[in-house]
Amino acid sequence: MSQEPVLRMQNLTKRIGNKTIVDGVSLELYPGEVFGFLGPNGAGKTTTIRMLVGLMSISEGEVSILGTSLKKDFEEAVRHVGGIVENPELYKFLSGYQNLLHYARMCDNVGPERIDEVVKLVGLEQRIHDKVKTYSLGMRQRLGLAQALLHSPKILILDEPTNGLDPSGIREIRDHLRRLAKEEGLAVMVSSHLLSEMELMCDRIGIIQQGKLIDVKRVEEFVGTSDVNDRLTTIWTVEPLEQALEVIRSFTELQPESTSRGVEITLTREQVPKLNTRLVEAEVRVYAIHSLSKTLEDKYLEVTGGSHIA
Ligand SMILES: Nc1ncnc2c1ncn2[C@@H]1O[C@H](COP(=O)(O)OP(=O)(O)OP(=O)(O)O)[C@@H](O)[C@H]1O
Repeated sequence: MSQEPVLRMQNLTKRIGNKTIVDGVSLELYPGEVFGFLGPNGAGKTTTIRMLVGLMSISEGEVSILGTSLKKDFEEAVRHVGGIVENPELYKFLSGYQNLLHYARMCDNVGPERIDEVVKLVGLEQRIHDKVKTYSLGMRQRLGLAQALLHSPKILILDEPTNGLDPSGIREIRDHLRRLAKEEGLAVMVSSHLLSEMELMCDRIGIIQQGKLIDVKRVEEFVGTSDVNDRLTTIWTVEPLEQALEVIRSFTELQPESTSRGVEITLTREQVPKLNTRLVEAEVRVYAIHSLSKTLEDKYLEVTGGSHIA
């Protein structure tokens, strides 16, 4: 990437007693990207994030935010960071707006216009004057997000932002985070162990295990197959079925499996159009061919050697 990173970690390390909890993590985050920090329980995600937002001291290494070292000029560096690390502290008997007003007083130069702006950014216009106790968990998370955005940070760091949300709440947060990155140019870092979530939300993913960052890739590199010799699981919607199975058996030694979704067969990429031609020549009607790419979960288990996901 050609842009300057918003956040740079170099050899970030945390030791507590004789235990190394975060072990030499180096990583850069760029404007406009959603970065997923993925790892099993106890891998060191929260500890890393706590160091990044200044809730915990750094044992070794450097963190700089927009070029300012967190160690050397903490105030200036964290000015650009918005974070939700624990559950957002909200006053439930006040309205969403009153909560934001309260936090705005603690920031420099945050006036009513900025409050209106962040309310819009998280889509809470309709309910902002209702009491927080009437909000769904998803709306509370969005209010927490609005609070974290008040001082116009350049980077948002969120620890497990979708934890405890139902599918529609997860979707709301995901859509808002993606919009903040794409439209407002924020760098967004989220930690999670919800793999399917990360796949939909993030541009890049870093896997952390036992305190070490063991892999960083773009999501499509994690899930995609590109080599013609890569094997794909393909699902064929074909009629008539018996005739199709006969053609497939004569084409490959691997046994096709007839499932409710269609005929499932593992092929190399190159074989897919060839089999299609054979089927069409045999006057089998081919309605659809789907390929099931490896899920992020498969890849994750491959990379971590089968470490369990929470
Ligand atoms: N203050 C502390 N003192 C001693 N050990 C700690 C402390 N804080 C965290 N740890 C240990 O460090 C390891 C990493 O914890 P951390 O909370 O960063 O993991 P995590 O990746 O966020 O896990 P989870 O998904 O469970 O939240 C764990 O083994 C934890 O027990």
